[in-house]
Amino acid sequence: MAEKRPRPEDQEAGVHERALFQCADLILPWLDSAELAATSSTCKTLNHICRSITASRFSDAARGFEPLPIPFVNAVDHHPYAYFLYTPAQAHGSDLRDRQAWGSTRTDSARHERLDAWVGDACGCECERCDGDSGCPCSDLDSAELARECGPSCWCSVECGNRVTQGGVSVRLKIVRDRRKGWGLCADERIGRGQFVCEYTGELLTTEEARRRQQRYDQLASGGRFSCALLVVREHLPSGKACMRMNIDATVMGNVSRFINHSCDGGNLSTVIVRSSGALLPRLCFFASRDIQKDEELTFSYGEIRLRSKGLQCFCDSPDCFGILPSENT
Ligand SMILES: C[S@@+](CC[C@H](N)C(=O)[O-])C[C@H]1O[C@@H](n2cnc3c(N)ncnc32)[C@H](O)[C@@H]1O
Repeated sequence: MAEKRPRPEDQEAGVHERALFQCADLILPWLDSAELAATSSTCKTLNHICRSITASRFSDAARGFEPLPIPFVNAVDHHPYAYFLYTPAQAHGSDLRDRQAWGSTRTDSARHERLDAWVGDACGCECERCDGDSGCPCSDLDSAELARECGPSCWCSVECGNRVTQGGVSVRLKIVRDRRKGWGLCADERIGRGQFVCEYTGELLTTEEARRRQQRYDQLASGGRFSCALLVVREHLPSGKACMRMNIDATVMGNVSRFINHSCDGGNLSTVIVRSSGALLPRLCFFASRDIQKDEELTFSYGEIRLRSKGLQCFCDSPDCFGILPSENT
């Protein structure tokens, strides 16, 4: 039987489809969730690619920036994931981006490049021989809320035991959807008391800009369906006076800690201000304040460090619940 030859017009259509596929795989990961949904309905090929991007997005909110994937889990409604820009470290003015590829088939090794560059800046300190087990001259835990780690001015490597908060999120976590609170961060394995969980990263703002944004976020939140993640951290002198204020906004750009919900009983995480030798700015890190079981939600008290003009209804369900989320004016 004679072999059936493809018609020229079919061949041409095949070439177009392959070209479309290649371009789409490069471009579509740059779209946000609404744009991706709109593109998905245009034709079968794009629908197929958009679906694989969506699957990749909900399988890892950290998009390869952390040592372990952090999936979204939703058994309550149709939202597969929350769209935001990921930053594994504090973002300063020049780091700010409008777009970031998320969900492409290419792997992302950006986190490891960043850490290597950071440690490679060593200019010397006394702790070149620290090994973590026998302690480190740079280590100086002043209080439960302030810790010191090796940093850019130390000779030690990323393996140093006094850099526990610098390797990214290395406990298994997942982001679980709740009908009333929206997304929340949960343990996906048992976490021991005192273990490092994650850093709170986002855009570092001036106090003036933080106040301006908070006003806007409060307006948006009063219309419902908007959740902001602007955290104000104050470091206090022994006299009780605030001596340092950091405004970290993870609403648009942050890491998985932007999903940590509030609990009026203080939750199971404690916040620690970590200073690293040679680093200009301190970082805010979360540690387990008690043993945490697999599937338990991770929470902390937004307390006084949250700046809001109006309190939203609180659903923490703790016996101590005040009924509204903490705010500076409530
Ligand atoms: C930092 S975000 C936490 C992640 C958020 N649930 C989401 O879906 O993106 C803070 C927002 O989460 C919600 N939230 C946090 N804790 C809550 C609680 N205990 N009860 C009700 N809503 C809460 C509020 O909308 C709050 O503005």
